[in-house]
Amino acid sequence: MSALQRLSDTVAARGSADPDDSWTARLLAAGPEKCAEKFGEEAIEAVIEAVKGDRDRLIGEAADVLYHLLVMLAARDLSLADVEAELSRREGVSGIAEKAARK
Ligand SMILES: N=c1c2ncn([C@@H]3O[C@H](COP(=O)(O)OP(=O)(O)OP(=O)(O)O)[C@@H](O)[C@H]3O)c2ncn1[C@@H]1O[C@H](COP(=O)(O)O)[C@@H](O)[C@H]1O
Repeated sequence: MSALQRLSDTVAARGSADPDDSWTARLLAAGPEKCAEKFGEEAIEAVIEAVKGDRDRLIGEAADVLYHLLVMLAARDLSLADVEAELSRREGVSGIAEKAARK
């Protein structure tokens, strides 16, 4: 099992945890809008590090983004598996071909 899959399982399990003991439970208790806001903040921090070009800081911010993405999904009863199913559906479909098919 990948670290991302393990994290997804942990985030899902924290839905029923005590917000006093778990940061994830605290975020989930604050509601989907708050989880989305936190994801947005972390995404912007990652963008800043990507523009600056510091590899280690970008890796750290990217980890924050993935964690907060999983929390935002969990807040809407979605999981990594749901996103993986969509990624599988897209596998082998070129972005260029997909865009052309929309017209
Ligand atoms: N991957 C993470 C993870 N990444 C970031 N964070 C927390 O997210 C919080 C971010 O908070 P803030 O935005 O306020 O802080 P900040 O962005 O660092 O700084 P400022 O904005 O304050 O400048 C911090 O408390 C981080 O510790 C995480 N908290 C938990 N996890 C994972 O989730 C698991 C379960 O954690 P709990 O739910 O706390 O048990 C952990 O074992 C980890 O594997």
